[in-house]
Amino acid sequence: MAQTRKIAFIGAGNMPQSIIGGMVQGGYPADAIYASNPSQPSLDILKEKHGIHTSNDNIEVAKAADVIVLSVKPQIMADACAYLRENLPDLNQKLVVTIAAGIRIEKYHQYLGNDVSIIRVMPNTPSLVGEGFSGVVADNNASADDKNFVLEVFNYVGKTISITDEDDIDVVGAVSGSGPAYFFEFMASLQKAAEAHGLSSEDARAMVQQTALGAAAMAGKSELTLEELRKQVTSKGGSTAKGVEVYQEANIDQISERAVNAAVARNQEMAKLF
Ligand SMILES: NC(=O)C1=CN([C@@H]2O[C@H](COP(=O)(O)OP(=O)(O)OC[C@H]3O[C@@H](n4cnc5c(N)ncnc54)[C@H](OP(=O)(O)O)[C@@H]3O)[C@@H](O)[C@H]2O)C=CC1
Ligand SMILES: O=C(O)[C@@H]1CCC=N1
Repeated sequence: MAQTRKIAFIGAGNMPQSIIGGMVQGGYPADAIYASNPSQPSLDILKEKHGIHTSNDNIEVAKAADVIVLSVKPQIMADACAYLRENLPDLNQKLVVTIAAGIRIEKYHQYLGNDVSIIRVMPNTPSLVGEGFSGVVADNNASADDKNFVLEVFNYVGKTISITDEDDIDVVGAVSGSGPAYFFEFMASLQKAAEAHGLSSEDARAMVQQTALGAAAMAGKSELTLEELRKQVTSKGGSTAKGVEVYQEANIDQISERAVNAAVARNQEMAKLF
């Protein structure tokens, strides 16, 4: 059980919705969680579903909290930070966590002050169902206790890794941060292929998602490499070999490498832009 500190999410979009949902389901006290957002619908969902404190005023929730989680899009991070800095003279007494892609710790020090403690987290949306994956990197102001607290919070919603080289966060973002989208894309394509053979959309989806879940669960429990697990399914002269051949001919390794490179490059670009 993590220490309970009051946590305020600035921005209540898709990613914080997943994190907050997972935290409350995992037992983090709803009364210690705050969220602010300009529009009301996402706040209403959080209040009704999870019973947390909500507000349209970033400063109101930030004042109430010990930990501020910056959860806005990178494009508006500078403005959101400027507003906090102007209105919270004791910002250096709080811990600032950011889940934004790209923007580097150095930039947050420019936006918020060199004496503010910053921890960057790169989470993903399966946090909502307790199956998230997050990478965590801290600046030199944050204490070991601060970093442990953040790791514990994100352990409520899945698995975590501690990172020391900030550059690696861009890779975490490009693989596990964006990864659910890659898997959904692949799963949707398999579903369409099954439907093209006459299966109902319902059956095709159930089949694909249970197969993905089963494969991930097996990989998680096995000592074998992913390649060895793949070979267990691929009987010599059988049907899987024919299917796998199609992916290999399309050079699936190269496709994944290009996808990850493109996402890493965008993270690096956002670091310069915002
Ligand atoms: N989605 C994902 O899978 C992941 C996202 N992230 C990071 O999480 C962050 C949030 O992403 P995501 O939740 O997907 O984005 P969304 O677009 O879903 O949400 C952004 C939210 O920010 C709100 N907002 C806009 N301006 C302000 C402001 N000035 N103060 C407070 N809130 C504001 C918006 O409110 P309104 O709608 O009213 O404008 C909206 O609810 C991003 O920085 C992203 O890089 C990281 C890992 C994974
Ligand atoms: O697309 C994005 O920029 C964010 C970061 C990782 C997942 N979503």
